Amino acid sequence: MANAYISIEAIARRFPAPDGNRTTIFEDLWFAMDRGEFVCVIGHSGCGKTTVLNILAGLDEPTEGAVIIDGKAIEGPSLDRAVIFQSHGLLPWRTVLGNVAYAVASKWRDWSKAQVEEHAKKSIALVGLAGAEHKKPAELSGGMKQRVGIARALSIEPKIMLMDEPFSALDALTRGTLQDEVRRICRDTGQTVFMITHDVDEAIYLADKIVLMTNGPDARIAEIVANPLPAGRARNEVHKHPAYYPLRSHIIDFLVSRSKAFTEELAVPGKVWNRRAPPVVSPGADVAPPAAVTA
Ligand SMILES: Nc1ncnc2c1ncn2[C@@H]1O[C@H](COP(=O)(O)OP(=O)(O)OP(=O)(O)O)[C@@H](O)[C@H]1O
Repeated sequence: MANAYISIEAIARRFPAPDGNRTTIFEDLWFAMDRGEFVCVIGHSGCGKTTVLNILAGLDEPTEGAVIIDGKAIEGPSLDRAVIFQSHGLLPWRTVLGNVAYAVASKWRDWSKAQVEEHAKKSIALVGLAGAEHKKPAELSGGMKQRVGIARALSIEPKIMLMDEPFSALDALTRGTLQDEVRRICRDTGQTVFMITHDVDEAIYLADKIVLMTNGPDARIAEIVANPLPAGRARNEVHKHPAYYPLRSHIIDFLVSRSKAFTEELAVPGKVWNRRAPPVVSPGADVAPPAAVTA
């Protein structure tokens, strides 16, 4: 996958099975991402999404294959890659500022306390938490805690953001606001993002590409959906775009029936499946958008 910023090359992950053999979660998985691309991964529970994310984060190692980032194979975690999980994982005894400053100080070890705090405050302001710097996590709502987690991730100025269902524990209103903020920040800062979600509308709103994974074990990338919606899409315009419903139906149909049927399709004798180049589709791309929602 020449010239890709992130190149997942033939990775496999196998775990010991109770019968003494090994279960293959996935194998020979290939995927490439460009710099600045926002990718969402969708697939049923257990297909291996978090395992792929952990490998990208350097928190887990593939049993086979490699992940190359900017020309170098991953060897463990790096401050170039920030991870945001569903649960924020804040240090409860530290304030908002203390939590973010801790990350800043671990990246820029020679900075003075004043420099660290000034930088941390900028990230806190970016996620709309200016004024809450001295609160402890217990004094914050779930949405505010998740904002602190995002501020902490952004504060180290990562090249890549890895997000595992970052908004799934939030109420719909807070989730929408945070999606808007993450989208704005990622576009402004040119972040490369790999995000796992179970929320089809979230993927449609945020992603440039949506990776559809089949059910595990031996999950594979069934399709890569190139989002046909304009890059400058606005939340309240997305559902008015003529490509929205074809796109949404395609993904839901995959989740409801095709992800399972896929295994049977692949079992058909003579069926050839190129794991290295899964089909790229763009449902609804052929429908002309009305002038009002064109980017
Ligand atoms: N350390 C481990 N040992 C054994 N099996 C594991 C281990 N980690 C993950 N698995 C198995 O690998 C499979 C994929 O897990 P993973 O968490 O990556 O799935 P997922 O697609 O992210 O699921 P979900 O959507 O529920 O978070 C699951 O069957 C899980 O039980």
